[in-house]
Amino acid sequence: MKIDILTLFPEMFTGVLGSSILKKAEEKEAVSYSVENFRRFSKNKHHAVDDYPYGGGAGMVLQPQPIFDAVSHLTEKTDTKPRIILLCPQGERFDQRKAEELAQEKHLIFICGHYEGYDERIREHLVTDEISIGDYVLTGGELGAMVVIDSVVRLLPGVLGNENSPIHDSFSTGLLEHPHYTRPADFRGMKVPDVLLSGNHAKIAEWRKEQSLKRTRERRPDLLE
Ligand SMILES: C[S@@+](CC[C@H](N)C(=O)[O-])C[C@H]1O[C@@H](n2cnc3c(N)ncnc32)[C@H](O)[C@@H]1O
Repeated sequence: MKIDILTLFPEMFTGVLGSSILKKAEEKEAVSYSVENFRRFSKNKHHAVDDYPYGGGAGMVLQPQPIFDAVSHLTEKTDTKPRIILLCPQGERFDQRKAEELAQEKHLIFICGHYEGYDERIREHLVTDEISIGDYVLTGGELGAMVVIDSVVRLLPGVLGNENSPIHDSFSTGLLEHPHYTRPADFRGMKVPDVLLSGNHAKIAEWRKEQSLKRTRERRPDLLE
């Protein structure tokens, strides 16, 4: 998978893309990242990318020209049809189903906004998806893009390895995952459930399924509906 990120703050991505699973995924050639400052596509002599809103009001609005040209630059040499994703609080609420859907794609382009928002023509004529990471307002789309990229890349084949397969994770099964325990079996009087020490794999699987259902019922009954 190829992931292109358009942002005014490329340095924000250095730590996240260069660490942990996202870094390993690139080393395994499951993904390649490019982070581009779309200011470099501005045709304005001061390299401005924003302007005052027509009709007045607070805040600056990102202009269409630098973003349209940056996307053309990313797509002109490829024959893949990328998903062009705009991060915005008014978009479709992101979830595991959407991560699974995006993980099937070959090429994703993320557009990170800032300031008051985007010129509406970007939404209407350029993007294929508008994604919100939740009902709150962030300063910019960068953190949203990182959240989406992390959840998509860990689903790519070979990235997590078999024993860490994401198929058992919360939401992938439609339920929350069961509780986990590790050594010691008795920590300051707090004991690991006997069944997990029993060695009886059928019983362990049954216990995990029950716990998973119980957790989901208690914490996220909406998932059972
Ligand atoms: C300050 S916000 C603009 C909010 C806009 N004025 C509104 O009310 O819808 C600036 C940028 O942050 C990003 N952003 C803010 N909240 C977000 C969210 N919940 N999910 C994804 N991106 C978000 C978007 O890229 C947005 O253009």
